[in-house]
Amino acid sequence: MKISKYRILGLVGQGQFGQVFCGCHRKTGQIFALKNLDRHRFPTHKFLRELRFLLLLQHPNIVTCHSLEHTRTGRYLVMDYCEGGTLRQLMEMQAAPWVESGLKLALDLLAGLEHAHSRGIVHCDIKPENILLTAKPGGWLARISDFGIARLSQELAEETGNTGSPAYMAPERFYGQYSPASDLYAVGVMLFELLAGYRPFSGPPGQLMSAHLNQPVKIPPQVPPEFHGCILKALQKLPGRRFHSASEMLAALLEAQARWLEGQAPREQSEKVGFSPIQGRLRTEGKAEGVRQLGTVRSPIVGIAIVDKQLIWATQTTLTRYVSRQSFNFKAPIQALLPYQRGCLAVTEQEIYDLKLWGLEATPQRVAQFASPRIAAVEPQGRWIATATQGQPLQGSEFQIVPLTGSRRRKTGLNLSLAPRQLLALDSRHIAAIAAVSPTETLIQILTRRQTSIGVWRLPVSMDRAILGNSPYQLLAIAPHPTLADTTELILLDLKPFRLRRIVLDLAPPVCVAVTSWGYAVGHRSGWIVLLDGEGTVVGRLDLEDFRGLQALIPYQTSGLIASVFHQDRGGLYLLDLRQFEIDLVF
Ligand SMILES: Nc1ncnc2c1ncn2[C@@H]1O[C@H](COP(=O)(O)OP(=O)(O)OP(=O)(O)O)[C@@H](O)[C@H]1O
Repeated sequence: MKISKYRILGLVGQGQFGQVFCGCHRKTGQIFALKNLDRHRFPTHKFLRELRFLLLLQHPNIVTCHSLEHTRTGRYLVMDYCEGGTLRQLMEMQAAPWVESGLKLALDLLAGLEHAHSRGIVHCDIKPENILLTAKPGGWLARISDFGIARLSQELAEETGNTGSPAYMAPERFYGQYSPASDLYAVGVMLFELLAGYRPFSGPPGQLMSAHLNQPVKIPPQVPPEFHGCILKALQKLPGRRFHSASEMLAALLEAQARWLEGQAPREQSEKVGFSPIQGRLRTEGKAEGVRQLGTVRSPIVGIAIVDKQLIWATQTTLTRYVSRQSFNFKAPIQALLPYQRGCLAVTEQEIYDLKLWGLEATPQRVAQFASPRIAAVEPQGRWIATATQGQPLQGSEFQIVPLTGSRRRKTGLNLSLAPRQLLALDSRHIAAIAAVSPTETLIQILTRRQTSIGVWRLPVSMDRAILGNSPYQLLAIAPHPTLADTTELILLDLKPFRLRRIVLDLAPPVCVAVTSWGYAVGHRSGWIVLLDGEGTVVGRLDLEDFRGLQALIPYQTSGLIASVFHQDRGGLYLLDLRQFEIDLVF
């Protein structure tokens, strides 16, 4: 049998009926979901019959199925890949009800259902696990997945007596009946859950069945009254009393949304961005104790690094070591400090210096020099640097690997069609080149150490500044929010498998980020520090008087952060111990 057309980037999930992989088309570099359905449970004839239905459904709010792929390792359905994961995962990240964005997703869902129902196809298993998310500027597009598969599994369930997901099942489904109205009931349960933060009925399956059949729905006060009518109509026990179609429910929901929006102006910022009350309660939590001390640095610190347990910092053109206070002046401004496992590089527009042996030698060692301005990234062990010429995105760029160890011979560069804004070395063999196509679109090209391109991904998000995340093949990018002023969006992008998360913070750009062993610390010049775990969930906020004028943050051991602060012409470096909530002035 032939080799697969897709290079597997990783396992994304395991459903009841098989595994789902993220795969990249070997020729085009486009990303797809490959769903491997168990051959015994889904014999090929049934599978092909369902494929007919799946191929019929072409709508922006439905996960499109492209083909069936037979390889040595199995039989896969090739589908659109949804990089945002499932609605369930999004709901779990959201600490509080999020009316506006939740509603948009419900409206997407109804548009997709209208398309399917009008073609006589009922989903039968609408639930947040089956709603997938695709990124679009400023938010998500909800897409229904598992059409056809849900129908097939329904048939299997009837054979085995094991029915779907009782929390979202309409009363008639418990008697084996279903119609488009059963899908609308499930949307009603989800709408309730999106707005209330929990489901209308809970408990073990038997209890759930009895609740769906007999228990009246009680809507809590946090659900805006404009939506009560829609929810109650969708959750009617008798299918005939519910909305007659998805489009009727969509129209009712749009009308309720318009009434709700009218009563909203001016809205609270926390409501606007879907923030939790904890995030909205500003400036009272975790106020660190400590005497306000002023540092002695006279110009802003642009970078901090720890090399061989030695703290080093860069002000405009000067590099200083903490212990010896030894300084070195460059001819041009320092653009970045690039740490690697046992050392660090200092990058100016046309030169790169290695700081590893600085201390034994009087000056840092120059390791590369270029004829024109370049951006650079260093391999994690410091074996090579990846560089690209700087320029306007459309001017293109020359990409080149410069070896730092062994033979120093450079290969002729590779021409890239877009000039990257940034390069990041992902591991000892791969580099991500990040280019801005437009203010809301980013291109990520994956290149190898051998100077070949292995894939190009276009994302509808802005990635102003990207850094390597705290797990392998993870990038964290920082950008202003495309629609909300005074708001910063963090994009957490996993490359293997491909997964995008967006975290909206009520901090005006610019912010600085430290990648720690436990997650991320995001700092703002107002003195705020927001702590996130590795998944991007906010776990704490600190308001630090001493950090007014915060400019850069780096991690220090497991629970410390070193911050550079520049305020009213005086700057300093501070050490913040997150366990003790103590701040020390370092310099
Ligand atoms: N098209 C897709 N794009 C991206 N991720 C997907 C896609 N389809 C599925 N996944 C991921 O794979 C996981 C498993 O999906 P799958 O549809 O097999 O099972 P499920 O919907 O979670 O459960 P069930 O088997 O009960 O339907 C999902 O949770 C989702 O994270």
